[in-house]
Amino acid sequence: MENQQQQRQPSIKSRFRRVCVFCGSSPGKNPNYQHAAIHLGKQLVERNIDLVYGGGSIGLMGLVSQAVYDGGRHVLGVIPRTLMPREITGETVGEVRAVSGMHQRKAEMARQADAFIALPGGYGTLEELLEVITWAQLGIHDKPVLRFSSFINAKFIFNIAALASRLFQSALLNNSLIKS
Ligand SMILES: CC(C)=CCNc1ncnc2c1ncn2[C@@H]1O[C@H](COP(=O)(O)O)[C@@H](O)[C@H]1O
Repeated sequence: MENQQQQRQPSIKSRFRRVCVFCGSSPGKNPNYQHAAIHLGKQLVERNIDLVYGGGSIGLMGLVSQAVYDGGRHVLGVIPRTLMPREITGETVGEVRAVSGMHQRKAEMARQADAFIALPGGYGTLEELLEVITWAQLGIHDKPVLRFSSFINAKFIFNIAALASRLFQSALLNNSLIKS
């Protein structure tokens, strides 16, 4: 893995060392979301940025973490002990940090990250994203939160609710969620 890292010269320098990615534990029906997760992972690698995320190999979480791991960057999965069994979250790549619960997980992910990025996801993603935005508003941290253009609007709320309830309709989605 070290070799891969040595051979790959980063083309873009970033001031961020480790970014936290929030994203769906399911892949969604729109393949653009899966492409976006892999693309984001590769972009982090290109910029020499490590990943912290919720652990596990399921859904978009699995795709982004695998892409970062395959590119030779460090992957830290922070996962509550209750979610650790493989049948729940799948095989985790990289380093796994077990924590006592969901609150501890969010606090640890936030502590480890220099910035946050949210990809499409369900209720969990929305909850994590809104929390770090709220913490920024309150001055608890001053780390950048990357919101995709029109990411949070009525349509987004509807879309994630639909995804979570497995009524995901790709026709309802638009590319503004994964561009810019
Ligand atoms: C028991 C069960 C259904 C587990 C699913 N397996 C999971 N394993 C790890 N993290 C998860 C899981 N489900 C949700 N999360 C957390 O919630 C976010 C995704 O939730 P969602 O799919 O958007 O809503 C992730 O960023 C992760 O931090």
